[in-house]
Amino acid sequence: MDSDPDPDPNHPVVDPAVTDTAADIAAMRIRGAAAIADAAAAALATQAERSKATDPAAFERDLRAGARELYETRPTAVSLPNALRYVLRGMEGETVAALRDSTIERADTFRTELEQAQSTLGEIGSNRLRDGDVVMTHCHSTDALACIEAALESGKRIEAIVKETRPRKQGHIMARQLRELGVPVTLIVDNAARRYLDEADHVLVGADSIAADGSVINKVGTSGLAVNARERGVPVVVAAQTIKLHPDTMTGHTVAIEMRDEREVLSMEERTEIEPSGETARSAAGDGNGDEARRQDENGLTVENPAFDVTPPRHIDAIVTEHGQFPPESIVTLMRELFGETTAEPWEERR
Ligand SMILES: O=C(COP(=O)(O)O)[C@H](O)[C@H](O)COP(=O)(O)O
Repeated sequence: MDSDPDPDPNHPVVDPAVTDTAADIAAMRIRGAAAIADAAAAALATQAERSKATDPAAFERDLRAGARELYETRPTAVSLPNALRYVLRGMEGETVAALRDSTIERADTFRTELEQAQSTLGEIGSNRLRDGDVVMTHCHSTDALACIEAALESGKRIEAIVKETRPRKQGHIMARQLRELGVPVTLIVDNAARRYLDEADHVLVGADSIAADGSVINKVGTSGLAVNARERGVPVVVAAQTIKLHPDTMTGHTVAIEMRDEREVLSMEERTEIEPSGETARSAAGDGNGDEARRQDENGLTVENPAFDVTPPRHIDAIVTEHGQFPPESIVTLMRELFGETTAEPWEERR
């Protein structure tokens, strides 16, 4: 049997646990902006713990490579690069042991603060909810749930109208977790939202990214819901820890919207029913915008499956963070305070 070739000493080694976490995020076995950030920080801690690097430069190279692998999984939730940036910035020391300890400690701090931020945010958000209020939700958001949970803990009765959230039905996860809290839930299909807004006192959603102008990027369907809610006079509240603030947007960058596989919307079988003579199914996933698939399929059947959309600040009443609640237009001030003006990717920095 051939023996393994000597590993290239300049080639970074990514721990299989990091690769597994990256695969779980890409396949949405780990999903939701807060959970993704938490899992990414935990993966970097594991990478630090298990790295076999014998010199500091190799250790840093391994960590950066792991971070890059995690970063490339899903493009929209900024909590992911924010988490990676935070952990890598805490990687300090002149020896492998010191680098290892500081990275693990930084990842632990990040995870603890993430949990703390969510509970503080929940307290703040719960103050908006009154006894007997009905909340309409979209997708599954742990930040939104934290507000409801804190309201329940303070003795308020809350009911929920939960949008199913096609195509992946994250509304079912929301409904299950609300029921675990004892909240009466009415589950509706997405198309029924406008009708049921008459019975809602608040729309309460989470966020994957918040841009400097106060736009909220969240599960596709949020923007339509917000427009309808505004028309009906139902306040729209976004529950989002500051890890969801997108610092790059301060310098005019826009947030990439993930385009997912068409089979989440239409099975191969359904495609054939629509177009029996048809082209083979094409996937818009992977290239970030699906342009290639669109062009190739110009005369055939195209399925678009954006995972997120952008709600402009004028349709949002408040963004609730662990630092208080803000009108969306003023969120840039908080963003500057927390992130400064620099947004370089940590794995591009040379120390
Ligand atoms: O849009 C989604 C999840 O989308 P997906 O299911 O595609 O990951 C959630 O509303 C935000 O991530 C906020 O979640 P949380 O408040 O838990 O961070």
